[in-house]
Amino acid sequence: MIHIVLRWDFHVVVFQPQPHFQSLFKSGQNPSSSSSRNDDAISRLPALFYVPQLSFSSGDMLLVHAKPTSEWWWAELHGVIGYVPASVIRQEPDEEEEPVEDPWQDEEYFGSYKTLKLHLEMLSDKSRTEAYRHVIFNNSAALRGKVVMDLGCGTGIISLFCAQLAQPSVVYAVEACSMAAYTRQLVKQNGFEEVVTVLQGRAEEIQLPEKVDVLVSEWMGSCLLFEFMVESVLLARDRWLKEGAVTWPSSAALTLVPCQADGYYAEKMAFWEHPYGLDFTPLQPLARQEFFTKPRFSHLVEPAECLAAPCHVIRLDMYTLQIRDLEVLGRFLFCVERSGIFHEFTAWFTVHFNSMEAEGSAVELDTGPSAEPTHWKRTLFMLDRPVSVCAGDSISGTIVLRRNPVWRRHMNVFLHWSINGSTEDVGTKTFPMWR
Ligand SMILES: NC(=[NH2+])NCCC[C@H]1O[C@@H](n2cnc3c(N)ncnc32)[C@H](O)[C@@H]1O
Repeated sequence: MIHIVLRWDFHVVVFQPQPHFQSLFKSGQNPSSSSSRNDDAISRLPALFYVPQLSFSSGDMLLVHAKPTSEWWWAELHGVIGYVPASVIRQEPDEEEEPVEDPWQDEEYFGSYKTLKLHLEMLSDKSRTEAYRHVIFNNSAALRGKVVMDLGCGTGIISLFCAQLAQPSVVYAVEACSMAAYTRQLVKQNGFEEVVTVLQGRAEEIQLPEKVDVLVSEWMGSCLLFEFMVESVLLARDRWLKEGAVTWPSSAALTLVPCQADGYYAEKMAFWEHPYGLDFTPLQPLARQEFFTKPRFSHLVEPAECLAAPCHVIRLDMYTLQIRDLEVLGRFLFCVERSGIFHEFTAWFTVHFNSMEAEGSAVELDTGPSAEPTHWKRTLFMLDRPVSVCAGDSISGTIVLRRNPVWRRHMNVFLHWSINGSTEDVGTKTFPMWR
C-alpha cells in the first residue's frame, strides 16, 4: 500500500539495540504536535528490538508492509524499514494496489496447524509432551483454584492435563486456527467442559474475562526462536499475566557446540570426489550451495561427535524478555577436547519450568544430544570448508540471531569464529532461516 506523508516532518532518531527503546521526536512544523502526544504515542509503540533511523518529510511516499497496531505501522522509505506513526500518513487511493503479503504469513503459518500432521508430530514427541505433563503434575496443588491461559493450545493437550491432574478454576485454551473447533470436542469428550474454555483467535487479539495466574505455552521453534511465536507469548504476558504470576517455560537457553559430521559431509560433499570411479568434483561448489547454505533442522548429533563441551550462548528470562531483545547476540569460547575435523556447529535449546511452590522442583526440557531425541532434533550449521583441529585448540566467536526485518517469523543466524584467536584462521557465515 502506498501512503503519502502529510503534515509533520519527523526525524526519528533511534539507537542501536538498547536495553530500552529511546527515541527523540522533534516536533514537526505542525504546531499541534504536542510533546505529550508524542510521549503518549511512544509509550504505546510496539516494543521494538531495532528501529532503523527513519526520517521522512511531507509528501514522501511510504510503502506500508504491516499495521501491527492502529498507531504504529511498519513501513519502508528508500529501502529503510521501520515503524512510523500512523497519525501522520494517509492512504493514497491506488487503482493498481498490490495486496502486500502479511509479513507474519499468518495464513500459511496457521494453515499448517489446521491439519493433524504437525499436532501428531508434537503429541508423538514424548519428551516434549511428558515434560508439560510433569510440570502440571508437580504443581497440581498450587494450581488449585487458579486461572490458566494455554497460548497456542493446538489440540489442547496442556489444558487437558491441567483439568485432568489439577483443579484450576478455569483454563483459557487459546488457538488461532480452526483446530479450535476440534479442541472443543476433545474437551467435551473428556468431560472437562466445566474447566476448559476454548477460545478461537490470535492471542494478541482475543479478550479474556480476567487476568491469569499462569501463562503456559509450547512456543519453541527450531533453534529456539524460529516462527517467533515467542513474541505472541510476550505480548500475552504483558497483557494478561497478573503481577508475580507464573509463565511456563520460565526460561530458555540456546546451546552451541562445534562438531564433526563425517557422515553428512561424506553424503553431501565427499560423494562427488569419485562416484563410480569418475571425478565429479566440479559439482562440489553446487553441492556446497545447495546443501550447506541453510541450516539442517533434522540433525541428530551424537555426543561422540562433539569436539568440545557444549555451552549456553543465549539465555532468555521469560519474565523480563522484551520483543526488542529478540535480536539476540551470544558469544562462545570452546576448548577442543578431542582432535578431529570441525565440520559444523550444532545448536539446540533447553527450557526450564520453575515450580509455583518455593521449595518445589523445576522441570527441564532438554533437546540436546544427552537427552532423548525430540521432534525439534537439533540444528546443524555446516561450515563451507571443514577445519582440522587438535585437542587444546580454541574455537571462539559470536552467534547472532537476527530477526528478518520483513518476514517476521524468520531470522538469519550469523556465525563468526576464529581458531586459536588467529586473524587468518577465521570463518564467518550467514544462515537464512528460511527467507
Ligand atoms: N512450538 C511451536 N513452534 N508450535 C506449537 C504450538 C503451535 C500452535 O499454536 C497456535 N498458535 C501459534 N501462535 C498463536 C497465536 N498468536 N495465537 C493463537 N494461537 C497461536 C498454532 O495455531 C498451533 O496450533
